[in-house]
Amino acid sequence: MQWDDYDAALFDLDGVLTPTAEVHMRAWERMFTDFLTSRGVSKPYTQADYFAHIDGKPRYEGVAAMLASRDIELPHGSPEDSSSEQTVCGLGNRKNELFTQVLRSEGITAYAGSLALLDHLESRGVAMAVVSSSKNAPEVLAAAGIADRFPVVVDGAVAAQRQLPGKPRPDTYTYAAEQLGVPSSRAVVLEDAISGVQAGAAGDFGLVVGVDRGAGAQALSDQGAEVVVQDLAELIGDR
Ligand SMILES: O=P(O)(O)OC[C@H]1O[C@@H](O)[C@H](O)[C@@H](O)[C@@H]1O
Repeated sequence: MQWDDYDAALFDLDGVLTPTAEVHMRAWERMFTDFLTSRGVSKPYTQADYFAHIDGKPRYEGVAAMLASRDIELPHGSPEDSSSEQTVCGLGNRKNELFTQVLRSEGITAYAGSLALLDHLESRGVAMAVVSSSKNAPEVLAAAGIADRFPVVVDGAVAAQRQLPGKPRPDTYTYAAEQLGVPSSRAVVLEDAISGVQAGAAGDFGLVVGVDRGAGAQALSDQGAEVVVQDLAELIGDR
């Protein structure tokens, strides 16, 4: 990988820097399995549902896409809804309780290969930002001990506050490049989710890297990843 061609790296968080995509996946599975069972829906929730409908999207957009896949209509509700409410927001909030329980009890360690790439880019003076749909991103970064490596973090809360549309739209990535003062064409997007690769491909970024943590190398390149790796350490190069 020739980093000479780029001035910034824009990292997705869950599944790219930390193995938290797994934690999200497990929390979604528990919530949706209980919900679909309680409604007597015959087609159960599977991991394929996560990758197709939820992965990488903002919380309530993931819920809405998953419900649509089963032709279930619920009121949207509001983010203040309790986690027992049968609304899009209520279901999302239930999943979030499960996610934060696991994060707080088990903690999280960043991928070793990702830390190695961060060290490499830091030594080269490449600017770095985190671009995550998750409102939990600051807590995950702190738990992994890597918060101070990123001067710019565009998370779900920043996107909501600035009214930036979430992934698969490119706006959160574009905003992060702007905040770093780097033209998009000199920035690399690194993503493990189909919706995130689509976001990178929809902008005019210098390069979109897919990180295959389960979405599938072919699917990631079909959606616009120009390079696909299994581990970020593969991107450490001389130049
Ligand atoms: O509910 P949160 O933590 O705000 O984040 C929503 C999404 O954040 C993304 O980063 C994850 O890839 C998704 O799996 C998750 O559903």
